[in-house]
Amino acid sequence: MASTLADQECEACTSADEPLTEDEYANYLTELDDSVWEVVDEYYLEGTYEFEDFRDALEFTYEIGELAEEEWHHPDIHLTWGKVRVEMWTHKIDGLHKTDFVMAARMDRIHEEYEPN
Ligand SMILES: C[C@H](O)[C@H](O)[C@H]1CNC2=NC(N)=NC(=O)C2=N1
Repeated sequence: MASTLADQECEACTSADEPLTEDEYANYLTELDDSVWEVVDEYYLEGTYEFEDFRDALEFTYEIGELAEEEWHHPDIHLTWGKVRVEMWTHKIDGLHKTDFVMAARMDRIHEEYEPN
């Protein structure tokens, strides 16, 4: 079975890459938590995660920030009480790349640690 997105490496994106079209990213989108993620204007991924309180949202923010540094692929992150909104796209190509979906899948996996038992 093909490995899931979250198990795949982030491909180095170059400015030569073309942004993914809706047909090209449709399958990747099915691997993301559909209660969290949507594609906006076929341009960027927007995800909203909910938490018990501010402290959990803050710790999640730090974890995904560390992920971004490790993968050198950075989201916009908006932190509020009990909620974190993430916007993910590839600046170099001004659109969506497979790497954006790998990152989103990794964030879903991190969020599993915060889901109430
Ligand atoms: C200057 C730096 O190498 C670039 O901004 C890197 C780092 N993080 C990045 N993050 C995102 N989301 N897209 C990029 O194209 C990107 N490129």
